[in-house]
Amino acid sequence: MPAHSRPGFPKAPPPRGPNSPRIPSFYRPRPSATPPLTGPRLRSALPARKIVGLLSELRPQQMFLRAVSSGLTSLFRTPGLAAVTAMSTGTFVQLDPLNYRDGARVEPVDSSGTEKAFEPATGRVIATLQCSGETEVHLAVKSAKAAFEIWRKKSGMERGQVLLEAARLIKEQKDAIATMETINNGKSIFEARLDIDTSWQCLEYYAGLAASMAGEHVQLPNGSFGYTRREPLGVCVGIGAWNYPFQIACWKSAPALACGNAMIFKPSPFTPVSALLLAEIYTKAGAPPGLFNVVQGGAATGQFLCQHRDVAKVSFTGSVPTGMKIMEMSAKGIKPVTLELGGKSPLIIFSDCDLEDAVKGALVANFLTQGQVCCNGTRVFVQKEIIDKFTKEVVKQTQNIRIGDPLLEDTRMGPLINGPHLERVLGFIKSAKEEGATVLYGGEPYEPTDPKLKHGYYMTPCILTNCRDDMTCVREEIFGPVMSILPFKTEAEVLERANDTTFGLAAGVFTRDIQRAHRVAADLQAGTCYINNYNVSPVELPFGGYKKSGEEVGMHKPATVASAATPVFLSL
Ligand SMILES: NC(=O)c1ccc[n+]([C@@H]2O[C@H](COP(=O)([O-])OP(=O)(O)OC[C@H]3O[C@@H](n4cnc5c(N)ncnc54)[C@H](O)[C@@H]3O)[C@@H](O)[C@H]2O)c1
Ligand SMILES: O=CCc1c[nH]cn1
Repeated sequence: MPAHSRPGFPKAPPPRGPNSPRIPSFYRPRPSATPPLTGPRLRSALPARKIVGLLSELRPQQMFLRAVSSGLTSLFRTPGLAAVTAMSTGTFVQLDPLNYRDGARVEPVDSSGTEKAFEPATGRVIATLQCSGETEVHLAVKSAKAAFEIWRKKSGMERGQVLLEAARLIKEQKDAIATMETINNGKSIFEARLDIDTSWQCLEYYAGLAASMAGEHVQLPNGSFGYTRREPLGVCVGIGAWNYPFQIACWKSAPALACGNAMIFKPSPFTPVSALLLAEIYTKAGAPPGLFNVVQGGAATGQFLCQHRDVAKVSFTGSVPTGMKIMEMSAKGIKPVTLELGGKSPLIIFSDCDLEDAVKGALVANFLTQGQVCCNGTRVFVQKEIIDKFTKEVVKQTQNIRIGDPLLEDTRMGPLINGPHLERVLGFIKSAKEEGATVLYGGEPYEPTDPKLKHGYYMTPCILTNCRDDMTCVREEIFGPVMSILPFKTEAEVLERANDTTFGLAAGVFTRDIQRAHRVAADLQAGTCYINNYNVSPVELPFGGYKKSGEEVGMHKPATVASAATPVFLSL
């Protein structure tokens, strides 16, 4: 009987089978008496017992939130974060230190400059962060090394218990964390809540794996035997992008911690706030102080981290140009690196599709998080027979997407991350027009009627037609709400065009022909291929890329998500 179905067994993550596809590469398979064996074999076992008693060791949380609009200063504590959920757009200011070291928020001891973080909905500054200098980075590494010495000696089961408790705390504080994410990132609260769900699911998943990661026993001649051990690497660095701040921090830390490593996480300077909530949660869940440290800053801080001699691995999410620099720095230190980079993914819509679903799929593939999603399917190839019908419907639905205050329940599109990025996206639309594309809808700056949103970074979602494969808007990652529609005739033709890119993060196919769906998915050079859906990222599946979209260990493990559900619908 599987452990989780035993009577009286606490609610636990689902068991994972052997050769689970997301076995993280935060482990060093270490040969003992025999040469290393390849191909990890994991048995499923669940660290499902809840930790009772860890809560008594909690440090008091300190989070100062000032309600600017009312002129009042209030002090709230993070447990429950009740005050945050009650906040409205235009009221939040972060006054607490934004670094986290040895289990507490700290100001960095040295700084390489300051950065301002904004509330994209209003254009207000919500935090000014000190970019950590070399000494602060060194202190963070030192603290993480000390925590690693404690953590690496724990059993997988013990590590899983801490992760499970952290997952429970995230779930408990979901609305508050989502509110914070919306305030700092601009994505709608509707989406932010989905992100927080995938975040705690990620921790639960790795909690489930932690106890079952084991080496191998190898029988040798004449009664001899050898065995391999799986050992953590040490202090790992996570560097994140701004589009999924909390989720990325979880995606990076959960596998690292499950395997026995410590992590120093550097969020994007645009979204410094929510990683601190995760740090506090890990501490509260029983992680030793220093196990998950946060340092703030931009490129310089990132470089100090990557170049530190005591950092064993770098896991990076961000753009291709930065990914190249990270790989170069890591190569110099002979450090393993995981790169999760950008994309320009194709979405292929065959004439036999369920048109209603395909339209929803195209919306979700292009306009989630204001189009600022790495795996978005922005090259929408539509078979000629249905292109007019599809285009008409997709425009109609796009017009219905509610843009505005991201904290309102019925908003589906908030602002872009900041002013320069909005200008960059509008620049792509301008050059698309110059190159001969037609703007069928949107692509303009947008000013919501609410006066407090006047200085926010809003634009209308954009649909381009008359596009050619060689146009800039079709070749380059725009990272904004811009869909390019491209006609095609045959399967062979569209496959060739879809794969004609330097990226390879994701792809999608809409068709009722099941054989074609899997044939096309297999031939698409993409880390993930969605069938009759888009932008669902189950934690059980790998999330990697072909070509410049980045890769884990130099081999392809493409995932196909054949979804039985209909795509999330963005228009109301
Ligand atoms: N594949 C994925 O899973 C995934 C997920 C989210 C975002 N992305 C990609 O991220 C990009 C957008 O994010 P971004 O604008 O934050 O990317 P970015 O490359 O500008 O920055 C990413 C992070 O790297 C840091 N950084 C910048 N220069 C550095 C340097 N020289 N050394 C060390 N660190 C440095 C930044 O401060 C930030 O924390 C898009 O291309 C998007 O597709 C990919
Ligand atoms: O930007 C991409 C990160 C992602 C994709 N799906 C969920 N998160």
